[in-house]
Amino acid sequence: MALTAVVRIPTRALLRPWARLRDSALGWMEPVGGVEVSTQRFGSQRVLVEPASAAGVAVMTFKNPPVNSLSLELLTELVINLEKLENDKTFRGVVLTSDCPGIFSAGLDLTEICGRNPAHYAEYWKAVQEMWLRLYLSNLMLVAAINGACPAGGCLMSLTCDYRVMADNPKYAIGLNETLLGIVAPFWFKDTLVNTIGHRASERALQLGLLFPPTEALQVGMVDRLVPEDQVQSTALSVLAQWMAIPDHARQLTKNMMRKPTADGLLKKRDEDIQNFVSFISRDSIQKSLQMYLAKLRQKKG
Ligand SMILES: CCCCCCCC/C=C\C/C=C/C(=O)SCCNC(=O)CCNC(=O)[C@H](O)C(C)(C)COP(=O)(O)OP(=O)(O)OC[C@H]1O[C@@H](n2cnc3c(N)ncnc32)[C@H](O)[C@@H]1OP(=O)(O)O
Repeated sequence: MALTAVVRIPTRALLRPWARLRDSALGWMEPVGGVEVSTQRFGSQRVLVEPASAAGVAVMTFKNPPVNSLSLELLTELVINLEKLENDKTFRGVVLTSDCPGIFSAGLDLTEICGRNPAHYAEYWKAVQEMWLRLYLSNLMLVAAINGACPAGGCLMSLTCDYRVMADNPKYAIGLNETLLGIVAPFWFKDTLVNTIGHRASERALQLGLLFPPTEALQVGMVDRLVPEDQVQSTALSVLAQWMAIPDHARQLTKNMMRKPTADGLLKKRDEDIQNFVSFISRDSIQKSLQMYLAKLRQKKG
């Protein structure tokens, strides 16, 4: 159902975005003359985008059951919806979360990198790169509301955000566990982790393919805050409200200064990275490892 209501917020708040928080804290919510803010819900089959009650904020929910694996379709829809939000200048912050109970995202869709042909691997890897580049360099404030398991590519996606709130449930774990599958986290996955938790902790985590339960993830700095499961999204929204108090231009330039050198590492050699991925993933030994891992996942139920 599309909501087409339009809320007006005062132009002064748009010119001084950090004033919005203060104004709304003072109880200012009356629609007055100014710039139109669309409250239209949009999205696609696997990605739902809903404006939050706070002006300038949207919640992007992934709904690719059963485990929100990052299929080619989900990656494509994610990038399209992110671009829509970025082009609509009324949005300043986005919460990323999941509609799959107990799972934020199971990471890359193993059926996309197992038993396919080189052209498919290349197309898929380009989409993975695109997702990372768009999220990592987004001008929007991104907060991950991690409401479930968050391995590998799911962890990478959350690491592109500016802040991570995770459900404090010991059943859930987060980390780059690629080595457990017999594969290697690419250098830009590694760089994203190093930028978040530092070199030594990353080296250990990557070599061992560690999946951290919430308390350990908080200790190592992989997530920023733990809250009860039913408060993950509301906490993410209140974190965004605090970040919104910072003038956009200063925050965006700072984010870019911190992240661009890392992103440039991939931007300078995207094609080479695709070729490396295709030749690595096409190896018989790697395909065997992936098949065994998938079979184990599937057997778990039987
Ligand atoms: C020399 C250098 C060259 C560089 C080359 C670079 C190469 C690097 C390549 C890639 C990097 C890879 C990144 C990744 O993200 S790989 C994916 C890693 N993901 C995981 O390990 C998670 C696997 N899944 C789980 O652990 C669990 O499913 C869970 C904890 C997420 C959820 O558990 P549960 O609720 O118990 O669900 P099930 O396990 O029963 O799963 C349900 C259903 O979903 C299927 N499934 C699970 N995960 C995936 C997945 N990632 N892709 C596809 N399908 C998945 C699972 O098989 C079940 O299917 P069903 O039996 O048919 O119902």
